[in-house]
Amino acid sequence: MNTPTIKTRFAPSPTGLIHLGNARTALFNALYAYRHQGTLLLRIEDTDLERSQTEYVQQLMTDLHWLDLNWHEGPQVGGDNGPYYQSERNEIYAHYYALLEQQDAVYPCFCTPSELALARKLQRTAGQAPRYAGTCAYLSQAEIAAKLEQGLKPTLRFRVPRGQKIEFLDLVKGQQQFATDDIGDFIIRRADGTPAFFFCNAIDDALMGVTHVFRGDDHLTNTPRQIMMLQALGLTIPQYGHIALIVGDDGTPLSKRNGSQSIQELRENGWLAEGVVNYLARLGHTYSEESYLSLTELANHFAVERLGRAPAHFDEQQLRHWQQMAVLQASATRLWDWIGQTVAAQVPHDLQTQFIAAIRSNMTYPHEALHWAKILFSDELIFSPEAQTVLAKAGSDFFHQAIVTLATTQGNYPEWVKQLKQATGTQGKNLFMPLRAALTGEVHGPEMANLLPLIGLERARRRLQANIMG
Ligand SMILES: Nc1ncnc2c1ncn2[C@@H]1O[C@H](COP(=O)(O)OP(=O)(O)OP(=O)(O)O)[C@@H](O)[C@H]1O
Repeated sequence: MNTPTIKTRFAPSPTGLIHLGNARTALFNALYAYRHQGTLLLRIEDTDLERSQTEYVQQLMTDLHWLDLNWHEGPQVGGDNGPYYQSERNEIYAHYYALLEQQDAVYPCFCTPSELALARKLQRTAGQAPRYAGTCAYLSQAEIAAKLEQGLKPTLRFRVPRGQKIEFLDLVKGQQQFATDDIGDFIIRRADGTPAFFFCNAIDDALMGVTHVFRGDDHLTNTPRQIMMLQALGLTIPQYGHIALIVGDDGTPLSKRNGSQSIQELRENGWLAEGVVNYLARLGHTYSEESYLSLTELANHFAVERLGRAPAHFDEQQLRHWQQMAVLQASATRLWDWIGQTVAAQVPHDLQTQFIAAIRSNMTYPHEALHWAKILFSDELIFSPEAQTVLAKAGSDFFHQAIVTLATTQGNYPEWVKQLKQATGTQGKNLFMPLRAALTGEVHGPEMANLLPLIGLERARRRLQANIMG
């Protein structure tokens, strides 16, 4: 028997800029699809007409491409199951509403938002879980006609069968069971005619042939509702995996609504996509490989059994760690692309490769490259307070000897410090620090042996000379 090709999907609502939580959902769906040579589908859930914006659609696609999460089916690439924007699928939805109406699985509900709010309040006061009381569940055809006649706009509710259990095996959380008696009849079409999330999300997964849905566990309680609808329509139910949400410092889940740091912001602040992806892949999924992995390697080692159930905390320190790993891994071309033109313009062309090699392990953000380019290639040097202290302590004679030995050793750094040590009798910190401070203005930084050739002998001599008094 042929196993059906695996198809996963990312189905964001374009109601804000995507954040790390959304991106991780996209990543896990991508990794699973890539791992199994399956299909990753992108669907835009733009049914919330008030909050959805075209610019968010464009931006989320830019963000996904930036993360190198490329989909095989969906906007920009097409496919056999479009349209991939839910706002363009109303005719399809109408067909399925009609099928549900034919089976009396749905009914129009004329309750107003304020009536519903009051009912919920009363239920809560009585210590009951708020759910739709079924007020409109058994209106006669005549009653419905009369209300429509008055111009009332009903929602459409799914009639939840009573006394049943909905069970499914969640790929992450294991066996799940929900009693239908705990679920109120729910809205599948809003009063303005737009489809509700439960409905179009489930219908589209089935119609688009999605086999696996990895999503945040904020959707777990939606799943029994979606399963009931798909069952009523005889549509195929995908396998679901609900992953614990990523929470921020305040303990609340990252969300578009609470201004969580967006992927766009991360990019603009100099984070590297490869680092972000390595970090996210390990947030809610364990890898035995602790080193940096390419996207292909991340996919090859991705396994459903390794998805965790505990909430994942966003930890900027960890993100920084993976950023450093990514910087160490990146090709020089990739790094130049990231560092940008301003820095490239400061670094002489023939020294660009050496420059990257020298500063790579001391650089986490692109602005650090600019910092080192200025130190190495401009005539003006700014001295940190620590450097000033070190320089004052070293004294003029030290720098005098440093100039003499620099000339005799001609840029051979180990030989230079050896000769200077002999000439001055200084060693250890007292030998290395004044050189670093005089040549870079700082007391920390990349290996001096790699910096000296970039500074050049003439500039180095001038910098040493500047510390000789009188
Ligand atoms: N904090 C989070 N951690 C992990 N996944 C998340 C988080 N927030 C949302 N997701 C997941 O991202 C996917 C896309 O969700 P959606 O576009 O509805 O974003 P959202 O951030 O939940 O939006 P909103 O803030 O409008 O509720 C869903 O699978 C959702 O479960």
